[in-house]
Amino acid sequence: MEGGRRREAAAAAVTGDGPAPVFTLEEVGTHNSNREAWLVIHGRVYDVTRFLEEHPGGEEVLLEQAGRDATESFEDVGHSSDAREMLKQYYIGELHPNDRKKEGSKNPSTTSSGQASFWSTWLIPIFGVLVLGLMYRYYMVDGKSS
Ligand code: HEM
Repeated sequence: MEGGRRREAAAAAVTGDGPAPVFTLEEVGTHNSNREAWLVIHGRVYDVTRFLEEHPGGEEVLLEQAGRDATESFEDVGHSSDAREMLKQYYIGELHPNDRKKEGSKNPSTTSSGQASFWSTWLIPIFGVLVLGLMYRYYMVDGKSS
């Protein structure tokens, strides 16, 4: 059976004798029940089926994320280094590079939104203050002369 072969491949990856299997997000998505729950954290695929009942945060949150990229939820909770260490036990392979989220500053959309926030946080308020200053001066001078 295909699942059995994959588990062997995953076991080989964990023991270090073979390349890690690569899964697409679509494949991960088919393991989204309490009979088989896989999730993706930082581009790695984890089979958390046997961890569901043991998770200190409850099985519901894991099932909610099953079959998906759970990186954000995992990080939002601020898991301890113990929790990060536990991940290794459930590792079964890598996420396909095409399905990987861009992490870090290489993402061009981050840079452009960074530029947008520079404009809105600094230049627009400075410009506003300048205009207000000029208007103030204009009206004050105008008021005095009449
Ligand atoms: C294989 C992945 C995961 C592992 C190994 C794991 C492990 C743990 C561990 C050991 C704790 C206890 C506190 C700590 O040491 O940080 C914990 C707490 C928690 N986890 Fe996870 N977790 C995983 C995935 C997730 C995901 C995807 C969510 C989604 C929201 C989640 C939500 C929580 C919550 C809400 C708590 C807090 C429980 C509390 O403070 O009462 N966990 N987890």
